[in-house]
Amino acid sequence: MKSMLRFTKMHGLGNDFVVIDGVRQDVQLDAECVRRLADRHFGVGCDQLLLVEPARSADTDFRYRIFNADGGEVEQCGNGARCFARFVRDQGLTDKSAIRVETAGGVIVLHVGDDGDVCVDMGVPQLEPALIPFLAPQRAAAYTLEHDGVDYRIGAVSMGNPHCVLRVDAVDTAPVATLGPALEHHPRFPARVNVGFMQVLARDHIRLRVFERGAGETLACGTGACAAVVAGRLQGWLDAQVRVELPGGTLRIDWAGEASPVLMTGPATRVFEGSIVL
Ligand SMILES: N[C@H](CCC[C@H](N)C(=O)O)C(=O)O
Repeated sequence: MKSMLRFTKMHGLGNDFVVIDGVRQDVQLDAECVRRLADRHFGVGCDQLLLVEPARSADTDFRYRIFNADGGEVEQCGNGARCFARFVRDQGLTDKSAIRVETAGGVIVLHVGDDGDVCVDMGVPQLEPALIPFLAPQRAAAYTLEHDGVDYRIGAVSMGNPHCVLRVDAVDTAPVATLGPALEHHPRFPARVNVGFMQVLARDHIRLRVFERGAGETLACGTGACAAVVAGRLQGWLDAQVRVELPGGTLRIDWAGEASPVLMTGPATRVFEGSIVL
C-alpha cells in the first residue's frame, strides 16, 4: 500500500541527508527503500538517510538511526548529528539546547549554540583493534596495511564507526577515487571502513578528504574529521584543538587525548522540505 512520507533535506558542509521524522510519522524503511530515497536520479538524493525516533530509554531524548546511500544501517554520523539537532529543534520536537541521543554507536550529546553552530560530544574514541573492528595483534598508534604490494602507514580509530586514516603530502592529488574503495573493502576491516586522507598543514590545521563506507567520497565527514585528529594526535603531529578543512567547509575538533571525548563543532543547514510516495 503506497504511503506519503514527509522529509527534510539538510547538509553538514555539503555532506547531505534526507531527514525523516519517525516520531510523528509511522516509518518502515528497508534497505531497498533507503537506496531509492538516496538515489540522486530516481529519488531525493543524499549521502545518508537519518531517521528520528522516540527515545527507548529514560536517559535519552531521542533515538537516531543512520543509513548509508547503499542502504546499510551504520553506527554513527557526525555531520548528521548536527543536522539532527537542528531538525528536532526546528520541528518543535524539543526545546532543549543539550540533547541526549541514542545511536547504534552509543549515546552522544548535542549542544545547539546561539550562533547556529552545533557542538557534538562524539564520545571517547575506540582504539582497541577488535572493537574498531580491525585485524591487528595489538593496539598501536599506527599500523602497516599492505595493499597491492604497497605498505601504507595508517591510523585505525572507531568513533562508533570504523575509520582508517592515511597521511598524504597533498589532499588535492591523493588517490581517493582508487585507493579509497580498495581500502574500504580491505579484509583487515571486516565491517568495511571509512578511509580518510589527511594533509597536515600545522599542529592545529589539517586538510582532509574522506572516501566514506557505503557512500563514496563526500564533501565532508564529521566522524572522519574526529578520527583524523585522533590518529594525528596519537602520532604526535597535532595539538588538542584542530581546524579540519574539508572540501565542503571547516570543522573544529577538540580532543584532550586518551580517555577524553572528541568534541566536534560546525554548522547544520536545512535546504528544503518535501514529501515522497513510498
Ligand atoms: N559512511 C559512514 C556513516 C556516515 C558518516 C559521515 N557522513 C559523518 O559525517 O560522520 C559509515 O559507514 O560509517
